[in-house]
This record gives sequence, structure tokens and C-alpha cells, in this order.
Amino acid sequence: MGKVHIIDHPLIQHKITYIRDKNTGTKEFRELVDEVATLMAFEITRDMPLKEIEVETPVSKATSKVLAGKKIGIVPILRAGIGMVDGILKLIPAAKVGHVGLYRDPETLLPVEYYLKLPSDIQDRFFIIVDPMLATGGTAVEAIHSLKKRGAKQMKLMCLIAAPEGIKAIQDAHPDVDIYVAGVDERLNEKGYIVPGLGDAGDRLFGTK
Ligand SMILES: O=P(O)(O)OC[C@H]1O[C@H](OP(=O)(O)OP(=O)(O)O)[C@H](O)[C@@H]1O
Ligand SMILES: O=c1cc[nH]c(=O)[nH]1
Ligand SMILES: [Mg+2]
Repeated sequence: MGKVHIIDHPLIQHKITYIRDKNTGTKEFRELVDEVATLMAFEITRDMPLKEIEVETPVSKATSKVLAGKKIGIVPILRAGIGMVDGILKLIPAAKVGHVGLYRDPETLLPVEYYLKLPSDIQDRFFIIVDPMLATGGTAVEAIHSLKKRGAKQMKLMCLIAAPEGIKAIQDAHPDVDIYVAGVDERLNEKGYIVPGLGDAGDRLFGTK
């Protein structure tokens, strides 16, 4: 079963509180999501492979480590996932970015795919799928399925807030995928929104309501 990593560093918790606050406007919301994505990227890259090289310091030769150059792909789930991309690119600037367009039908709560564009070398690439919200989990389950169908072998899922139902859905459907999340909330309401959550992430990021 995939592991759930709760990234609850004090800086992240602080920023998540203001992300939740309904009085936080679009500009500040966007900035906070960007900052939390960077902080979470620090943790999600903790197991990136390293290799040793030789360098000369002003004092002597040294054997020291550099990133082994694993190919990374960041895949935001449109729309709201877009808000997390730049924050991750600050730490992994050479990563390629794919996009998967999925929205959740407000009546059925089922995901509808409308776009997909992934980087090349899918099989060798390590993907970080990003979406601020993991509610029923239907959208993320479908996004992962879509990547796997096209040959993706290794991936992690990074979200800001999850509901227990969403975590269970990923663990049941994709037990090979670890989840990185800043907070796990209580439950979903009758409309499938996370309680207390932060509202509609896409609308708050892009000012559409
Ligand atoms: O876990 P689920 O129950 O599937 O719900 C989560 C999905 O819902 C939201 O997207 P939304 O459908 O609002 O699309 P948007 O990003 O275009 O606003 C959110 O960003 C997730 O993608
Ligand atoms: O709480 C929720 C659930 C789904 N999508 C959101 O944007 N927020
Ligand atoms: Mg939305």
C-alpha cells in the first residue's frame, strides 16, 4: 500500500492556515500555494538518487555528491494543479511539465478528462502529479490511471489538503503511489467538498466564482 507522507513543517502549517482563510484574496492565495509547493517539493525530492564525483576544493581533492540526473516530470491536474507548478520548478528547474485536464462533474462527482499532454520518455521519467485537493479521490485516481496507460511507471502524488476518502481511493486503486500532503481533514460534505478544506481551489486561485 502507498505511504502517506504528511508534510506538517511549521512553515507549511502556518501558510496552510492562511490558504484556508476565506478572507485571503486571489493574489495572496496564489502566492501562498506557490510557497507551500516549494516547501513540499523539498520533502518530495528527499529520496532523489545521488552519485559521487570528484571536485577540488581550495584545500584538497574531495569526493562529493551531486544529483544523479533522474528525469523528472511534473504533471498538474488542470486547473488548480497549475498553481503548484512554479513552486516546484524553483527547486527542480530542469523538470519537464505535462498537463492532464480533468474536472469533477458537480452532479455525479465523477472525473471527466478533456486534455492530456505528457513529456517524452514517459517510461524512464519520475512523475510528480500535483493537485491542491484530494477529495473523493476520483480525479487523482483517473489522472494516475491515464499516465500509467501511456507507460508511466514511477510517480508520486502531491496535494495540499486531502480527505480520508481520497487517500483510501488512491491506496485502493494505485497501491504503488505514495501521497504527499500538507494536511488530512475530517471529511467530505454532501457536495463532495473537503470539510473544513479551503473551498474550491481552482476558483480561489484564478478568481472565478
Ligand atoms: O478528489 P475529487 O473528488 O475528484 O475532487 C478533487 C478535484 O476537484 C477539483 O477540481 P475541479 O473539478 O474543481 O476542477 P478545476 O481545477 O478546473 O476547478 C480539485 O482541484 C481536484 O482536481
Ligand atoms: O473541497 C474541494 C473538493 C474538490 N475540489 C475543490 O476544489 N475543493
Ligand atoms: Mg474547481
